[in-house]
Amino acid sequence: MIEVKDLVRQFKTGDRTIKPVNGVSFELEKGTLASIVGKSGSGKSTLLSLLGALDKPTSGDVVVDGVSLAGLPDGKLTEYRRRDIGFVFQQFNLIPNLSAIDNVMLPMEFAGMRKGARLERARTLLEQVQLDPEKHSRRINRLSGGEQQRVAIARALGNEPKLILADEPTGNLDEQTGDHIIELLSSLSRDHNTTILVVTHDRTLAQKTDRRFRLQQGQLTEEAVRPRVVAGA
Ligand SMILES: Nc1ncnc2c1ncn2[C@@H]1O[C@H](COP(=O)(O)OP(=O)(O)OP(=O)(O)O)[C@@H](O)[C@H]1O
Repeated sequence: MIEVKDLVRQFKTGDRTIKPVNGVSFELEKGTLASIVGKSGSGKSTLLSLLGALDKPTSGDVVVDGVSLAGLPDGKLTEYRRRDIGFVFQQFNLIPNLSAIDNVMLPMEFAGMRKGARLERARTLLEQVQLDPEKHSRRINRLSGGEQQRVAIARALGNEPKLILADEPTGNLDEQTGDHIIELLSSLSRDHNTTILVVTHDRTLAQKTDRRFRLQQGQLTEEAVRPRVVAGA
């Protein structure tokens, strides 16, 4: 469970101060697929960086399974980032000269997993994201955008993170490939019981998430969830 408590991040440039995140609070249950929409510059990436401990808040806290990030020293924050968070970014952040499978294995190596175990797990994950087996050994720069995004998702799942943070995961993809990625994220949140938070401009993607938030003037509001139709009611 992720609890975000009154998070504030301010930036000072010259004599101007802006607060793209200005008192954001929410909770996400395990296994939830959630989305955040908002205008360009509204603070979505800033919020993701705070949740992933890539940046520190001006005030407020993020509590992950009862552990407060505000109370952790830098070394423990690095550990949290490596072990508990999976990042899926638009530019993929994969290493172009390494094969798909080597990219997926890399974070597992950092986490100290043995080679045999790494290889087996990376194969399984690439199968789960449905990357053609003959492409597992292919270099990243010889894969399509959609295939690279699958590899990025497999890599993010490597250490069974508590939370996957995805910044515009469909941003560089055509509509059909984007739809596959949406389905994939949706089934992963169910099957792995992983909490996934997606930042997107893509309305189709946002519509398919369990919970939908909008970031506006530093504040997060939740869009009303359509009432569930109860059979026989
Ligand atoms: N390190 C920084 N120093 C100063 N200002 C910053 C810094 N990082 C972000 N900002 C500002 O904070 C605001 C929010 O930026 P952010 O990147 O979080 O927006 P976003 O919603 O992710 O935008 P986009 O949809 O265009 O990616 C912007 O006005 C940006 O210029």
